Amino acid sequence: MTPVPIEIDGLTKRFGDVVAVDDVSFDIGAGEIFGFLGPNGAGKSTTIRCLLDLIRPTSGACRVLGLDSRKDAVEIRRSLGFLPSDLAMYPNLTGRQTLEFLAHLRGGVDWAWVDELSARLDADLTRRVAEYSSGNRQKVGIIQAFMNRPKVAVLDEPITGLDPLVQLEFHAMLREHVSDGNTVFLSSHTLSEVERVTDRVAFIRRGRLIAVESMEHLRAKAVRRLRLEFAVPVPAEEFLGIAGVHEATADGATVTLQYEGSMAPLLKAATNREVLSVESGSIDLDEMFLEFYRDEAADEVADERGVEAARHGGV
Ligand SMILES: Nc1ncnc2c1ncn2[C@@H]1O[C@H](COP(=O)(O)OP(=O)(O)OP(=O)(O)O)[C@@H](O)[C@H]1O
Repeated sequence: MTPVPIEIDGLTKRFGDVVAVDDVSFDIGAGEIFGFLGPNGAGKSTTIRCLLDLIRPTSGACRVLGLDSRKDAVEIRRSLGFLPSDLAMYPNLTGRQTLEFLAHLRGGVDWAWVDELSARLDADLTRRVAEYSSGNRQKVGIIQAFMNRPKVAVLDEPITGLDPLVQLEFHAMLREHVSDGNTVFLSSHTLSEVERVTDRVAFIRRGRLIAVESMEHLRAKAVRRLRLEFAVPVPAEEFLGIAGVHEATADGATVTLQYEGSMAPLLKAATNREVLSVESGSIDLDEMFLEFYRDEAADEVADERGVEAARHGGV
C-alpha cells in the first residue's frame, strides 16, 4: 500500500503557558492540494515546524510518506520540498548561487528543470539577494522548494509578495505538480488563495482544528446571490418557499435572492415569468470564513464536528 503523504496525529505543542497547537489530527492524500487556513497566530507555522522536525511536539506525532518526522527526518528530506515563511538567504549570493548552494546540499538537481521553474515564475536569478524585492525573494524560495521535484511540498504562505500574474502561473504549477500524484500542503491566511487552488482545507483557530472540508463541499454549502430582472414587478414572496432560498427581496421588477445548493428550482420558478436578465454573484465563501472565526460561542460545537471529520479523513 502506498504510504499516506502527510499524517498529523494528535499533535500538541506548548510554548510555556501558550498552547500553540492543541490535539490536531488530519491526513493529506496523494494528488491533493491541501490548504491550511487560519488567522495570525492560529498555529499553522507551529504545525509545519513539527511536521518538518524543526521543533519537537509536546505530544502526538507527524508522518511524511509513512516515515516518522522525528526519527526519519533525514530520509524525509529527500522527498520533501519546503518553503518556510522566513527563508534565510545569504545577502551576498545571487539567486542562482543561492540555488546552487541549496542544490549542492541536496546532492544535485536537474538544472534544466530549475531553469524552467525560474522562467515560468519570471525570476531574476542574476542579482544579489540583498538587492531583491520581496517578490523575487519569494520566487527563489518557491524554486528551491520544487527543485528536487518533491513528492510532498510544504509551503508556508507561498504567494506572499507575488503579483497576480505570477500567482496564476504558480497555481498552474501546483496543479501540474499534483497531477503526477504528488502532494502539496499549503498554509495561508488568505481565503481567496485557498479557494482558488486547494482540493480540501483545514480551518485552524487558536491551535484547535475547527473543520476539515473539501472545497467542493464548501462551494455547495456556500450561500450565493442571484439577481433576476423581470419585465414586470414580481413579489419576492413567490421565491421564499423554493428549496435552498434563504432570502428574497424585491425592488420594482428586480428580485435579489440568496440561496444555497442547486440553482435549478429557482430558475424553474423564475422562468414562469418573463425574465430580462440573470446575474449570479460569486460564491460567498468570505462569509463562511468569517463565520468560522467570528463566533466564539460556536467554538465547542464546531470543534466536535471538525475534529471528528478530520479523524475520518474529511467530509
Ligand atoms: N517559539 C515560540 N515561543 C513562544 N510562543 C510561540 C513560539 N512560536 C509560536 N508561538 C505562539 O504560538 C501561537 C501559534 O503561532 P504560529 O506561528 O504557529 O501561528 P500561525 O498560524 O503560523 O500565524 P501567522 O499566520 O501569523 O504566521 C501564537 O500564539 C504564537 O505567539
